[in-house]
Amino acid sequence: MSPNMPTAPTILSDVPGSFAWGVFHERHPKLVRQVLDALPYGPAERAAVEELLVESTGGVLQPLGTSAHDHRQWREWGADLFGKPWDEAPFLWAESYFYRRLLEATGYFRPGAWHGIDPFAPFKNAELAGPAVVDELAALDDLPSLPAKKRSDVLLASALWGNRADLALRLTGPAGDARPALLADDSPLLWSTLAASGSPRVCLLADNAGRELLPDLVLIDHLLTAGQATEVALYVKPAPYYVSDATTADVLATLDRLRAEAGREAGRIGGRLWQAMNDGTLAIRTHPFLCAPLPFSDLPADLRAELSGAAMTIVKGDLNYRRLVGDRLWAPTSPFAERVGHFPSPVAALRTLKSDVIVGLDEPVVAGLDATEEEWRTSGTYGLIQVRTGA
Ligand SMILES: O=P(O)(O)OC[C@@]1(O)O[C@H](CO)[C@@H](O)[C@@H]1O
Repeated sequence: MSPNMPTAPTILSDVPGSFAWGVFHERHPKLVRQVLDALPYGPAERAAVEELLVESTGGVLQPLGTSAHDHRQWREWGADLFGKPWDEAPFLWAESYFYRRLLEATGYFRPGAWHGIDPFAPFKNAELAGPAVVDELAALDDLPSLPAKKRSDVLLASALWGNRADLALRLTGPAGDARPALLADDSPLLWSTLAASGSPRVCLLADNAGRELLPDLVLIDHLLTAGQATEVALYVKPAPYYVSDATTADVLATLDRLRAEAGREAGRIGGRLWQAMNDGTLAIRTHPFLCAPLPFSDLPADLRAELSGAAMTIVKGDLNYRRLVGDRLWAPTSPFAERVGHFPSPVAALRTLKSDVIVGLDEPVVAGLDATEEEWRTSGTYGLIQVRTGA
């Protein structure tokens, strides 16, 4: 960050009772129990997972072993941090490292029986096979009868509220499917920017699999078929992350789920997406930086170059928002466009609020929310669509 950039305190997880503290001390213990219940890991994996929980809730940060393929990369990312208590590291850094270490503990990257086994797959699979998805697929039958503008708005809203379907949030947060109330809605700017662009290439940085990825894919199909995008790049995580984050395997499972609805709109959408992947108008992409513990202001040159050609990059979800604006306690009225000035393309954040970070709100909105008893920043009840145009 340039020395002249305004800044704000980095969020740590060292304050008992804070949201970040609760992630380590309440959410992670529940997650660990669920992971160990969902797959029949052996004694070595179980012990390593339990040790990680103890280390991350009261111990010091231990580096990855030298046999880990990315240990040098993490040594670099955590040069000043290893050997310090977990709660002295930035929350974003420590939480990201927790997920990397969970994969280490379960043997995801090691040669052996658990190599490549997603520890969160049982939860993701259950969601994709569940009744809510059945209803959501059936609802797609109404899409063709909607006027084009209405269809665009409905599908954008679905992609936004799909972000509530977050398996991590459900570990401690409220259940329920009510649509979030929008605290900021720059969607007209999103549509006008795409319309003004000659042959728009759109990038979408995905967040969760299942009930979030499904509406994301339906939105992508709509952008392509309505000519609002001529090409889409869908960025997914290179490895399981933050419980439900989407990987390529999750995209394929979701495509299968759509295509299984033969003779219905869902099936047709799945077929068009498949064809779009075949002819290259839809590309699934990934990059190691998507699982890095760093803000997007530190994008590596190759990823920055890929995104810089986009007419719009749609950034989904809470974690991506934290990385986009910086995981700091900004003034909530701090302008969104300033916070994301570093991003290499026009950018649209679609996010339900599930952590303390927030920027770009109007003062009366903040005052109104602060006057309530609600945990409005973290409850997942509120959403936003914030856009910055111009690169
Ligand atoms: O990125 P997502 O799926 O919208 O949310 C991720 C999340 O559940 O994980 C973090 C806490 O564990 C928070 O950033 C947020 O609450």
